[in-house]
Amino acid sequence: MTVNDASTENGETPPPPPPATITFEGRHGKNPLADASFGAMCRRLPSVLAHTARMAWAVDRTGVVLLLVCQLLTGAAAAVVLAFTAQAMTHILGTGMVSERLHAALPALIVVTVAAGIGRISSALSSYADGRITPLLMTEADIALVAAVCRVESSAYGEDGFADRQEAAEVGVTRTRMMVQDAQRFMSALTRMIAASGVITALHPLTLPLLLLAVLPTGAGAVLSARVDYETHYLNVGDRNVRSMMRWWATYSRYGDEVRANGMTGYLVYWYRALSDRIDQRTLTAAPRMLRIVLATSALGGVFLLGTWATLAWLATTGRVALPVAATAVVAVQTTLAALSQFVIHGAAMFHTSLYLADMRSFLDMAGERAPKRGELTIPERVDEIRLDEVVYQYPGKEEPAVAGVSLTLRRGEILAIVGENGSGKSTLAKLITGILLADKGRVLWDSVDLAQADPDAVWKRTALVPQGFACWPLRARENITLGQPKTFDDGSVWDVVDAVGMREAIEKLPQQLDTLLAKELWGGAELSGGQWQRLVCGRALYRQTPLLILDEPASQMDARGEHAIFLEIKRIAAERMTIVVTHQLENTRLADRILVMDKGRVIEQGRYEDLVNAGGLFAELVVLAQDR
Ligand SMILES: Nc1ncnc2c1ncn2[C@@H]1O[C@H](COP(=O)(O)OP(=O)(O)OP(=O)(O)O)[C@@H](O)[C@H]1O
Repeated sequence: MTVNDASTENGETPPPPPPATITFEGRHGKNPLADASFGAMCRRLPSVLAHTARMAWAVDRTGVVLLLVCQLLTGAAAAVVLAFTAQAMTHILGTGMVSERLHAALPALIVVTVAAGIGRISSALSSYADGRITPLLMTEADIALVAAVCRVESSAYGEDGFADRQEAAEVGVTRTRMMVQDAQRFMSALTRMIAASGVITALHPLTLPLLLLAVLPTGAGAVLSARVDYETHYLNVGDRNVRSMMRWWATYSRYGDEVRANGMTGYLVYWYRALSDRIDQRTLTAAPRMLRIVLATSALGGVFLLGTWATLAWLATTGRVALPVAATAVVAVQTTLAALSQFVIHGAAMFHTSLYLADMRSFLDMAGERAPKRGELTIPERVDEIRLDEVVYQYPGKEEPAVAGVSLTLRRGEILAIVGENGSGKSTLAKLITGILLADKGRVLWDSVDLAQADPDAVWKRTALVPQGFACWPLRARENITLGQPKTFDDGSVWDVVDAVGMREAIEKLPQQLDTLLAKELWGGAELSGGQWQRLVCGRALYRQTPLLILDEPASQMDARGEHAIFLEIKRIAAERMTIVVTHQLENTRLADRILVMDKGRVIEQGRYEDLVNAGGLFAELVVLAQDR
């Protein structure tokens, strides 16, 4: 393997490590096909199909009705074409003058022409209906997925298999595009088959079962291939998930500088290729299995087909069917065979697509189960106190709790600073206070309302959070402050917070001021500096004017003037709310009425700045370390 990576230019350094092998275990790591029998999978199909039908009905009733009517018309037209072709053939191949025979066949031929025309028109209209329904259906499925993920409890993100099931569901969304087409083709083949089988049975009762035998192996082959394809897809879900995540990170312009200046390009491309090779390898391993299935089922189908033709020949030569009837039978057999093949192939295609749709459905169910079910209690506009009683929280899969029994009371007007070493549980505590996470043990009470029983949207209406890793939304500057929840019809209150965070000059210099898109990747977009972004993010928290304001490392990228402005503003507005500042800048904790010092998920010290410095504990030690440079 050749890798143009700076780290390998010197032959003594180790080669770049390959992507981690990710194995998935637990309930969601299992291929549903491995668990369920074939029969069980087939029994699942109707509910998946019914769900798609309901979705299609919801997005475009006219389209669905048009599709159904056209399908019926196509089927009926096919039946008429076949029946009247048989009739015309009987006349044409009968006895008498050619002109007389043609004359006798003419009415039937006219009916065939008209019916064929109707069939074509209704088939074109079904494609039109499919073209109408499919994009809407895909959009609905896509939105349902996005909405479901946005609504789950935050703890679900860390749950085993959640991200992979989401990846599988994304494939389900794209496969939705094929579902209407598959269903439409299946239905049309079904109606044609029913029509043709009536005619063919009338010729001789033996022909239909024989034809069925001839096409069934093809259908079975298509279903078996679908299973193999799906199994491969399933094995690749985890790797594909990681690959698409990495693709975004590697190509996102915001990380471009870091990738280049740290010489990471070679490794990223190598890594991407290595993971893609692994995925391809699994797919290629399945190819010979697929070939074996197709060869075996085609051979079997061929044998049965030969049997059908031999039987027909035998029926004709032994006089069991008249010669004109036998000639008609050739046309009927061809038509029925085509309809039957389409029927089994599209049936198998529907089975195939529905496996992916079932993944989408099961993820939506999983997300639905993880949607907050906390209660209906609301939070008043004014909150006087937040109380934590022995609150414990442990992240899924972790051995130690991140917050291990914290009790505290926060009163309106108070500024609380939370400090502590990395990983001591500060951000987790902030998430528990806002109800982003619910305590495993203990309670968080806003006045008398237990967050476990409150409607989360009602709580988050009263919170403003500047998280450590904040989002730089590719929205206009205005929406980056209002977050799409404007308080007034004019920009007055937006400019107020812009002033408060010292961003007026920077915003006025943007090409369209508050209307400027803050994404340099987008046409007409502009970019802010790291510190300017952080000022803006503080501005959005101030704009919300909520009873609880939490700032997690709000000034880590700001210059001294920005930091000064933010803390002045925090103090100015502190009287009407509860303010929590999480910070490693211990000097900034001087403004706090109380400082909590956390260690291993517990509060080990609390008090004012001077008290803690004099107490000689962890806080005092951290202050000394901060000054000892
Ligand atoms: N989403 C998560 N899933 C699993 N574990 C997590 C998650 N977030 C944090 N942790 C773990 O919980 C513990 C506390 O993390 P937390 O982010 O609350 O610390 P912190 O005090 O805010 O740290 P820092 O000063 O580095 O911001 C750490 O051991 C961390 O590894």
